[in-house]
Amino acid sequence: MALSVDKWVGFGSAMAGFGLLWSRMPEHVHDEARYIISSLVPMLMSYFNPYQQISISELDAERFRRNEMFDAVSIYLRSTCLDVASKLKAELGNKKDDLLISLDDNQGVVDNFDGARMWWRLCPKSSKKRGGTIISLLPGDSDEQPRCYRLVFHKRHRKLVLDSYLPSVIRQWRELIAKNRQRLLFTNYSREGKSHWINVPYNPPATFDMLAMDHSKKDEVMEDLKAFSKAKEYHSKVGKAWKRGYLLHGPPGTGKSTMIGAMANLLDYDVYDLDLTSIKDNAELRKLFLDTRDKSIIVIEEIDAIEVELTAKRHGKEAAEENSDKHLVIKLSDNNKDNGKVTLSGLLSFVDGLWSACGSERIFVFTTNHVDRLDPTLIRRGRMDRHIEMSYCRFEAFKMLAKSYLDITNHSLFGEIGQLLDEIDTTPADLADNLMPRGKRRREADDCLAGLVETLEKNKAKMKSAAPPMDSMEEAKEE
Ligand SMILES: Nc1ncnc2c1ncn2[C@@H]1O[C@H](COP(=O)(O)OP(=O)(O)OP(=O)(O)O)[C@@H](O)[C@H]1O
Repeated sequence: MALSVDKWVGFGSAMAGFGLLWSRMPEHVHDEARYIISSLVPMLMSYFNPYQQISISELDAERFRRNEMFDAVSIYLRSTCLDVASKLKAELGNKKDDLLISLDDNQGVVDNFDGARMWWRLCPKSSKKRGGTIISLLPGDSDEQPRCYRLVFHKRHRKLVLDSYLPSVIRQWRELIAKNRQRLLFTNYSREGKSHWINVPYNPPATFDMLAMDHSKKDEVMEDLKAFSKAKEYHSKVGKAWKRGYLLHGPPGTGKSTMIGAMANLLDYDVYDLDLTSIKDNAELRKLFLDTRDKSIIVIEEIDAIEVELTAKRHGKEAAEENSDKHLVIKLSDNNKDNGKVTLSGLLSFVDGLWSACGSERIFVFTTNHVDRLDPTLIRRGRMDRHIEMSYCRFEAFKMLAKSYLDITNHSLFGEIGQLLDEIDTTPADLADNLMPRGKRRREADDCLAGLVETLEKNKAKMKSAAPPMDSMEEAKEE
């Protein structure tokens, strides 16, 4: 619509009058007017703008954990609209030679859903800092805005987007990850004072079938694990977080790590191998925990290597009487004094405090060679629901090893071996070592078992010569 000359002249005079009025106004009125104009402009713009926008950031609002919706969109776009994009990125995925193509920064694509057009764009990381220095007291806050997807659509499709389109993105993402799931092994590392997880594909060879241990104990563990994985409703009914704790204890080489692999195989869970020595403090421990996925086993190996130091924090005698509050510190035994800032209470809240209820279907596994050295608080029932003793190999467990390694269920030397295993404590790791093929040639069962008998006889002789003679023991007892 073109304006007539008269109207332009009128508009010009009105603007000149407004300019004169503005110059005569006191300064504080200017500020207020500026404030009103600056708040009105976006409102007016959004009123006239027929489009709406939704941002999906890579990290959640507190920058504490990854926003899964971002992953959902990445995977959805990868599977539906990459054909039309000109700028793409290529990476190697977790599966061998699996090429992952995704949108490059600032690349936009269009998707159609029920006749509505959706414009997607991947916005790169950007700096929040403009001008002066910002000092933030919020945990995890930084000057960097994380990457985000921006979805733009017409206002009239708002209901369609919120009620159907985005839920369908989530649904397709869940279906795809269920189909292409690759089990992962995570471990934590520290960079610039912050802890992160890194992962590798995880396909442990161990299964419960090949695990040499008491049959009934093994069946019990398997039943327990299967029941746990199906107990979602039970946990919500009784108001318990859906998690379970296992303490695996026993001498080195009795199969504690092997059992973790077998658990992961049985349940198809990821494994998080938590290295406490590289964690700065409890807040970092919590952050790592929040970054773990559901359906996972969180492992702390050799927890006995963590020396639990109990120091009563007392301010004078009276305070001690009034306040029996104890300050527990886990001092990590790597002699690096600057590291050990994770406290026992931090670890306990990780395992079964308030924070442990975030997420579900998680199994905590602690392993130790010295169960007697652990603080009872850490492993009490309810926290570590099952204590499983992995013990030396006796005849029954040996038969399982012979089946896995030599494919035999009986042999003329079995009787002798069984007797020797009753007399000397031998770990499954030692036995497995004797049953392994040497060199290129696969050894016959006869050779292997004869060699094993020889080794066990030698160990028996060594054990006898190391033990004090009976007479001196009797004397010592009498004294
Ligand atoms: N119970 C078992 N059944 C089958 N194989 C076993 C068993 N225990 C040990 N082995 C064999 O011994 C090797 C070492 O065992 P593993 O690392 O699981 O023992 P561990 O108890 O975790 O030892 P450590 O306390 O030193 O970490 C395994 O790779 C496996 O081949």
